[in-house]
Amino acid sequence: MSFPELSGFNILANPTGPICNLNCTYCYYLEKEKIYPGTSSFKMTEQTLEVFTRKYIHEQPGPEVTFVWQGGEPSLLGLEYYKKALQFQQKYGSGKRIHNSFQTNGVLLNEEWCLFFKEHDFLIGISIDGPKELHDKYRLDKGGHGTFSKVMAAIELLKKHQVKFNTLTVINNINCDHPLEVYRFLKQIGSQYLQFIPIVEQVAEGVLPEGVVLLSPDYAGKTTLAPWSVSPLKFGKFLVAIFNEWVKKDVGRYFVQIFDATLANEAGVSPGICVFSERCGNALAVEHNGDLYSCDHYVYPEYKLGNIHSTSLKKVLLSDEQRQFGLNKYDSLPRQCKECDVYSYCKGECPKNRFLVSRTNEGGLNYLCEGYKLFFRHAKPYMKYMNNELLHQRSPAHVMNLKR
Ligand SMILES: C[S@@+](CC[C@H](N)C(=O)[O-])C[C@H]1O[C@@H](n2cnc3c(N)ncnc32)[C@H](O)[C@@H]1O
Ligand code: SF4
Ligand code: SF4
Ligand code: SF4
Repeated sequence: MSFPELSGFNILANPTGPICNLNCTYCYYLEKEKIYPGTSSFKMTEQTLEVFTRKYIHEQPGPEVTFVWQGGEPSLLGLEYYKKALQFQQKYGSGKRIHNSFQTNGVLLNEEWCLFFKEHDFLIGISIDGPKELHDKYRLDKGGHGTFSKVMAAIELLKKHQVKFNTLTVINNINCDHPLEVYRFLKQIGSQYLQFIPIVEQVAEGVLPEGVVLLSPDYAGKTTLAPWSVSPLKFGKFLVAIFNEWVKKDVGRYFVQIFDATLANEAGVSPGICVFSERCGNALAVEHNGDLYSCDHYVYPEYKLGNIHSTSLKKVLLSDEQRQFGLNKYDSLPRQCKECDVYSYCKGECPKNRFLVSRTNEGGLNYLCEGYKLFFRHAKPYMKYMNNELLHQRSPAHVMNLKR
């Protein structure tokens, strides 16, 4: 859920802005507070929530609308807030099918939340970075204490109430060395839908005047990698190790987002995730005050497109600026990517991570290139096999019988 899914257009809502009850070392969102100096409340008001709900539903071209609640920590607003959100969804529903996804650190979830999620069929994304020693490395509370036991309690509650959930695991400089430990742990705690998100963050050399540390992808000054970023090769090896276990034992039982996206790209259908699509730009982010940004990973002043109170969403999505943002995903690729043997899977991944110089001496090569090349080349024959099974109306799970 960290990367927007693609269908019609999506808006990822940050109704608490960057406010959170935790202080994860690697978090890219916490410092967004500095974009709004002097703000005393980062809570999206009911008035803004209502305008957002109305426009998001009415302007959606298709019959389905998905609300994705993120932040910051969305549970900080309390249950009543989401009861109100559902009332607005009902009021403006216009016969459309409405879904809700909720991305959380889990710490505040209790019986009441879970009953609510179950009743209203929410899909929960829960952040967990592996077993205790790995999770507690970076996912800390404000006092610097690990949050593992609280997250595990939340997962137990979600299971008890049969709430649908997936896990979101960021791959950093530490847990990247423990692929099977992480994978087996996630399976063991009952996660069937797994997402692995690489951490790639650039830091200014020296703190910028506004006190900002994490950089806009366009920053032209000197940068260094944040120490918690994953190395490209280690990320590739991490994926290969998990893939090898999955392709022998787990196809059809566990769903790993990047594996599914790769198979979809092999089959020539939508990968369902922006980073592995040719174009992007149809997933905006809305902040607490209604400000709209090009994407959740581009909440920087230079990517602000307008405010929900004063513009239509279509106008923003069709603006030259946003259309160009989406087209750039392909257009700004170096030749090395356009001619790459695994381009059809990788698509140059996210533009935010493209800050290397390519073999052809052009800028814009993805920092993770080496890792993706390793993984996609390794997965390719299996993907071809699975796709062939699908084409013949057989189960891709037959790949598990292949002699290796
Ligand atoms: C910003 S959090 C907001 C929702 C909620 N507080 C949570 O932690 O799930 C959304 C997701 O982004 C991930 N994340 C945080 N910092 C990141 C970074 N620098 N790079 C990639 N993902 C990151 C988190 O681990 C989490 O899974
Ligand atoms: S819980 Fe989520 S928003 Fe809060 S600090 Fe951690 S990653 Fe960031
Ligand atoms: S910039 Fe594009 S590819 Fe990257 S996260 Fe945003 S929408 Fe997805
Ligand atoms: S693997 Fe590397 S060269 Fe190939 S498309 Fe991805 S980033 Fe570009």
